[in-house]
Amino acid sequence: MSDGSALIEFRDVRKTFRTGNGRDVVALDGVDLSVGEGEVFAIIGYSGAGKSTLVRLINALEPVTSGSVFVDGVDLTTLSERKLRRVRLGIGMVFQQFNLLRSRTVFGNVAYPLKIAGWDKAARERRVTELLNFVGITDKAWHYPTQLSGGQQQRVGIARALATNPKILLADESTSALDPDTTGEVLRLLKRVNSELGVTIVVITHEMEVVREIADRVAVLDAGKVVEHGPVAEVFTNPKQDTTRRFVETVLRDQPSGDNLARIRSRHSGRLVTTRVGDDRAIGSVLSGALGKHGVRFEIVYGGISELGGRSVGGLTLELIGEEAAVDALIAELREATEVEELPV
Ligand SMILES: Nc1ncnc2c1ncn2[C@@H]1O[C@H](COP(=O)(O)OP(=O)(O)OP(=O)(O)O)[C@@H](O)[C@H]1O
Repeated sequence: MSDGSALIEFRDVRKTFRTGNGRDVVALDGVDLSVGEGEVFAIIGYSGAGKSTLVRLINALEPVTSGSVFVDGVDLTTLSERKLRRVRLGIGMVFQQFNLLRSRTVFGNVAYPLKIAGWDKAARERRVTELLNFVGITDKAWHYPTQLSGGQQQRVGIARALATNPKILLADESTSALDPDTTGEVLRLLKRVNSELGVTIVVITHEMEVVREIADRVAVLDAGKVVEHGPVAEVFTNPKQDTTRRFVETVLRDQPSGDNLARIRSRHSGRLVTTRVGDDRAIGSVLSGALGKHGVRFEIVYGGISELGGRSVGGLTLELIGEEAAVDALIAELREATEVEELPV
């Protein structure tokens, strides 16, 4: 978790690319962002939103068009190439397609950055052994990448990225090529990298599940702009932008729509309301008290509760059956405890 000081900071960053036909494409448009030391920060957005560009600016693989990028208090936009190389040594990177060297063993892949950094043989062996042990792949040390599963290859990718003890790990769609079970394993490993080694992690993803699993804070990127950012639970329990809402809907199926709603309607003739539920909303007790008082019955027809940023959030859709006025009174009472939305007939 963050101790509050910024390790990475974007100040009014703009990045445009000149395309072949002479047009400028705006990849990032006035981005202000701050990643605290020791946190797991997720950047979520659809394809083309600017996520990879943002990551490439953190390790200065691309120059900004305007604005500043600070890493550990140093403005990268003012540094010479030689000094940038030193900054990059403190930043590890994990890729979607793992990018391992096929001609080298697992051991050789993890040792490679150490060799480049000039570590002697004995120190390299000690460090690689330690890293393979940490990522749980010691038994595959002498295997080649093609002999490994995707999850195992990504473990090697993570070990390699950590080899030179970076303070920052950038994970660009690091689980997008993996199945859901393996994704879970890799995310748990990244979490350990953060909590046990104290490495600050920036995760780039288009998958809400990834944000939910590991991030402390999240920024939602849309067409080169940060449209929302903050603690995961806060951003996703109270999304203000359509893009954010669409991401939330991928994990919180809390309100029926389209065919789902039509199917429910065909079976339930009463009024339908969706109520938000969460740790801080005592819906159960309000419901049990109010239902008896107003003489209204209910059926739960749709909903789900998920864990998000360490909190329970979700929604339940109820069919309310009773006198019109009694149902109105019940809805009014529920609204004092939570958000309630009546679904259109
Ligand atoms: N080298 C480049 N030359 C021209 N345009 C580029 C270049 N790199 C990125 N872009 C453009 O900048 C915008 C942002 O691209 P970027 O790859 O950062 O988005 P992304 O959110 O990472 O997308 P994806 O998830 O598909 O990788 C896009 O419109 C893209 O076409």
